[in-house]
Amino acid sequence: MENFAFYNPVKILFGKGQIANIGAEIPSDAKILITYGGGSIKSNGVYEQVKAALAGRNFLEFGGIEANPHLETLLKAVDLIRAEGIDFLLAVGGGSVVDGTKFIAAAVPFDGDPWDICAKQAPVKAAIPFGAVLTLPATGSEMNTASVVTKWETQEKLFFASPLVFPKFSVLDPETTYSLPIRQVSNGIVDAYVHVMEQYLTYPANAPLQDRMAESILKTLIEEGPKVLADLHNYEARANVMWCATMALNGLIGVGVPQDWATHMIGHELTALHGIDHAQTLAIVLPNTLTVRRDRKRLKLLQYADRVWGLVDGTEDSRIDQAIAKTREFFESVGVPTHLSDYGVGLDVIPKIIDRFEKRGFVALGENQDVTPKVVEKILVLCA
Ligand SMILES: NC(=O)c1ccc[n+]([C@@H]2O[C@H](COP(=O)([O-])OP(=O)(O)OC[C@H]3O[C@@H](n4cnc5c(N)ncnc54)[C@H](O)[C@@H]3O)[C@@H](O)[C@H]2O)c1
Repeated sequence: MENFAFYNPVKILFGKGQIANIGAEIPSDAKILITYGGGSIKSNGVYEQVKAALAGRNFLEFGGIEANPHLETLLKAVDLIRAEGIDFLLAVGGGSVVDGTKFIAAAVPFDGDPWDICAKQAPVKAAIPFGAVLTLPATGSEMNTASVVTKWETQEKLFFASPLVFPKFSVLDPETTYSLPIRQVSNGIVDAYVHVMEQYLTYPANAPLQDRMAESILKTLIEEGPKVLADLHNYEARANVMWCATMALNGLIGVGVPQDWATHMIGHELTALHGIDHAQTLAIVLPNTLTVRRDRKRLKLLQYADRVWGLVDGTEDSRIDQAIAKTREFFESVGVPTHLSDYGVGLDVIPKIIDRFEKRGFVALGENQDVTPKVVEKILVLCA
């Protein structure tokens, strides 16, 4: 196992009715800005619960944060916060609202062009404190330091991470997810699954505990995901998927082990260029990342085949083939298509992505830093 430091201070309030308890988590004299997205919180009762929990408190609202939050919108919130002297943010929504709020929190005290936080990885030295009420289990953003922001003007989707943007608390009430469109439920299952794979499906690092935690999350998603889709008001299944998504990317399973993330980096370009949902891009790319990099990932692919899919018969190569096929089938079975053609995108996207990577000076991705632009090309050709 590699050395590591693990720190995660996010307080989780899990379960039905927990929104009522947020008042106690926010300083009583805070001037609060509630941030949210397209307005689903106003039709599913979440907004009313938040307002009731903050009764008598000093708060303003900022709505309209898009899926794949746009820099241009977030900067409007930054102006509002500076003008109004806001000192606490409350993100109410999915990963995009939470990510966007993290960016806003870091941008308000930032000296210079806030886009540099993502584009130049400029250090974040301060951030406004914030909490989250999560309405879409998928990203893990509610319990991690990462944020992904899209600059609409240039169609760039870039990330930053800082311990200063850990939420102070996050509410995970599975009932808030009942109103999700099925596509987003499916996306959430796949997103959480691929987050685990990015941290697990690399090479052995003598970290059996992390491996077994990762395998447990994968198996739980395989069992519970379809239950949610079969009965959209199955509270227990919703709760299990929600907790899986948080545990998939709160840092715990990734400590002391190599991590990949090539699938995510390629996927971000597909979203930026073609607007394909984040999880859909992962479903397209991951099976092919595993295929192209099967030699470097061989030992973990065999472990994954055995422990997650129960594949123990046949040659090593056939078990690996089957494990990759099972992964693809699982994504398809929960309703997320796995080919670029399913989204009307052709292979002409490949040179654009390679060109972007090269212009950004990226040399190689992946746990061995050997996913060069040439390897990315091989992966994308298989995505057709
Ligand atoms: N910070 C991280 O660690 C991390 C990890 C993975 C992905 N991301 C990023 O997160 C973003 C995706 O977030 P997401 O998958 O949570 O989706 P999202 O937040 O973009 O939401 C998707 C859609 O669902 C709607 N929605 C959300 N909750 C709802 C509810 N309860 N009822 C009805 N509609 C609802 C939203 O309004 C939106 O239209 C992407 O930009 C992705 O790159 C971040």
